[in-house]
Amino acid sequence: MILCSSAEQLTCKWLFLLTVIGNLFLFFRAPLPHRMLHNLAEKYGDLMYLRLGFTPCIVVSSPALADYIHKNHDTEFSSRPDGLITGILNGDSQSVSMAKHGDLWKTLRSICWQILRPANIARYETRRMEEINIMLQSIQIAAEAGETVDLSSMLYKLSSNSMTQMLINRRYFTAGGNEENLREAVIFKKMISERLKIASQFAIGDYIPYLRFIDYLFRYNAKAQEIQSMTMRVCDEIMNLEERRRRLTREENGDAQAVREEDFVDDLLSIQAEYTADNSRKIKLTDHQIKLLVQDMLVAGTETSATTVDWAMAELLCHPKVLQQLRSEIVTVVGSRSAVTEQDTKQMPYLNAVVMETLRLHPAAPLNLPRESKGACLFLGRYQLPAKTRVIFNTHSIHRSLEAYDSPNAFKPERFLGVPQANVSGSSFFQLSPFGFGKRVCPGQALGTISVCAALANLVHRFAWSLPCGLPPSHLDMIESFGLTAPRRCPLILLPTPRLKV
Ligand code: HEM
Repeated sequence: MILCSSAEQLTCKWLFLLTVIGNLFLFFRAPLPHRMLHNLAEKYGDLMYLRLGFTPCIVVSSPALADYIHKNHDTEFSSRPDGLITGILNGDSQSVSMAKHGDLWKTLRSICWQILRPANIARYETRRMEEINIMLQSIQIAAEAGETVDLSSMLYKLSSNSMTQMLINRRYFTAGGNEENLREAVIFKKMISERLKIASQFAIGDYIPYLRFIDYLFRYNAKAQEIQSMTMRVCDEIMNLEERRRRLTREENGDAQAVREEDFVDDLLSIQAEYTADNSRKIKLTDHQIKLLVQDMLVAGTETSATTVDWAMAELLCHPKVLQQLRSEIVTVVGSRSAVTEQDTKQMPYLNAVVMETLRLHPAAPLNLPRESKGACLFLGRYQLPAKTRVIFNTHSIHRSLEAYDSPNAFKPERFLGVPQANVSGSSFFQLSPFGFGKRVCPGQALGTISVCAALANLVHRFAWSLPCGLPPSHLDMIESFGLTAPRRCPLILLPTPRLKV
């Protein structure tokens, strides 16, 4: 194992000679790699150097170091590493989330900001609220019948339906709709589950290129290719870009019969038309890139938000006083109304603090997304890091910094009272960076936060919650699992009781 007990030891050359795959074995044995790295950081310091096979890697575990990197190496460390499976699943790393730092990524990224800017997401508030209402109605039915609900699964469906409603003006996770929609729903869900399966495979050749043949023996490349082709076919069928383009042109020409879908894909087609007309732009927006952008937003925006609300509900059950205080705040703002709107949540500082504290203790991406250095660079003024050094930001550790927080393992929303949401923008206040930071910071932060706040406030306002069979909250399993995100490892099965007359 190659570790430094302090930054001073980073260049201990002899350590490089230690076994090639030793550090990788650490990960094989660790179902929760962020916790394993956190334990190592407590022993060896907030900067560690590992060799993952042939890949040099640094692990950053403190807000101070994150701050240092942001100020001194943001551009250098803003690239993403190559990966056999992730590369294929992201259209040869052409998607915004996996593209290397460069002109293509900058263009896609600015398009993402345009789509996800607060003014644009506000246009879709009604659709998001509709989805919350549908969820509340099914909980109400269960509550009146005295039945439990699988809240984790409901939150996943809510998040997924909200995203597809905004992206492609469709919902796939409830019964109903016409025949065509049902068929679409089946292929859509199959595509999502197949992607999740292949994305969780570990390709050893990414770290030890001589062993790439093992990945080929397992046919990871072929399977990923099949699934990516299927994704693109599904996108073709569902989005029907040609038909939409025709409709948009007719609408521009004053045809009142041509009704827009009013969704992100239509927004993207308008941007595409603008880019095509602008001769000064070297990079245009292709249909393929539109599909990858939709794919990216769907993958990045669904599980992250659902997982966060799930954790918040679990923490609130374990902390009844916090739950009570939150409820009082909601009642103060909404009065006798049963629905809490997104606008209402903006007047709820305690709700904001609860969400921030949840994101601190349970960041949806505890190891952030992988980054790598573009070229060789001098780190901390002393250490020469080679090009393509993997940079792991251990958000789980950063959020438990003893310098930044008293009792860092305790759930105490009060610590964030008075801290505005804007602070979590990834350019200051690194002790809380659930959305990553710097140039690569999550562009969906505003949408993610408002969706989480609205879902949580409504769940708390409308129902009282308890564990089934009168079990005390101490029975709740508060350990996460590790995958694309870090949800609780057991589904949240709860008994709702209606609080309001609706
Ligand atoms: C609670 C909700 C969310 C959390 C906790 C979250 C977290 C993150 C994190 C940690 C990253 C990596 C940033 C980095 O490398 O420094 C990221 C990237 C990204 N997120 Fe989010 N996210 C959330 C919601 C969303 C939503 C709703 C969308 C869009 C609909 C979205 C779209 C993206 C995209 C496109 C990237 C890649 C950015 C790039 O590589 O340039 N996220 N997110």
